[in-house]
Amino acid sequence: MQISNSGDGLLKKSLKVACIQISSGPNKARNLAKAREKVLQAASERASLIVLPECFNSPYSTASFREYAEPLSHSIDPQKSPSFAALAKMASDTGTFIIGGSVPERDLSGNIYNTCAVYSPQGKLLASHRKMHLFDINVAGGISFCESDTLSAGNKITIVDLEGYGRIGLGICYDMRFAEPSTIASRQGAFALIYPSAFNTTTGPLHWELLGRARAVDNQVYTMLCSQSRDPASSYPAWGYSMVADPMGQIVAKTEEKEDIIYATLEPGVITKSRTAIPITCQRRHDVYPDIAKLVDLQ
Ligand SMILES: NC(=O)CCC(=O)C(=O)O
Repeated sequence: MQISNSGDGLLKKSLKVACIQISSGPNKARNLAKAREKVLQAASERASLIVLPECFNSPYSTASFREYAEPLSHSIDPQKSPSFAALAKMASDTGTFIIGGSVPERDLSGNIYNTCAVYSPQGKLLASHRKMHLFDINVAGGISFCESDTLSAGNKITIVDLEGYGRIGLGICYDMRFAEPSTIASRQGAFALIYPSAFNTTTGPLHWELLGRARAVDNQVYTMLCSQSRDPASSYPAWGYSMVADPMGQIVAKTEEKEDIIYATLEPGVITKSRTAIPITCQRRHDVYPDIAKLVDLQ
């Protein structure tokens, strides 16, 4: 593929992306098989970056996370880590970048994290993000959920270099509510912010699209929100409505609540065009308030 010279330096060439909206059930092997089938389908449509939803290998329930958790390392043991092994194989079999939704991850001390692993087209683990902001909320008459009952929080902002394309910032679902990490990733040169997710039917209609578009407009980057599909029989029926927004905050791909795959082609130059038209990147008043991107050590 030809590398565009007319790009904005953030995204180096056109990138076809796919968000796979599926739901997961109690059968881990079945969840993995479904994810693989959909990844193969997206790859056959020539997507080069494929995103899965949050907890695609397990039910989204605090009671399940420990049972479905797996260790994560560069050398994968498929017996101990079938979900991470399956992701690596999906990437190498299709030659695509895989943003591996999330999988409950168990560390050596027995802590459990909600973790997104990213694999290269060769099946190499490029990065992992542990959900930094745990989903602990209680909306009267609506949803109550407490991830911190079983999960520990990650403590780093994750920026991943996708060789040949540029950088992405990564968060998981509730992380998208926090503007600071997205600002920091964008100022560090990310062309897209990607959030594997499973919003719910109380906050979904209120905030899902708003947040996806807001993070895009705040930072003048692409955003990709990849949700679980809605399973009315589940203890946690997810919102769905996976979407991709462009740097102007316009929705360029979306679906409704059922299983689906959405596609979008991210184009070089679009970020620069929107930053030139609305030049907030160079109008910031860092003489009045600090540049948060300079306050964080990302190492
Ligand atoms: N899985 C999650 O983090 C859900 C986040 C959510 O629904 C929200 O309202 O935020």
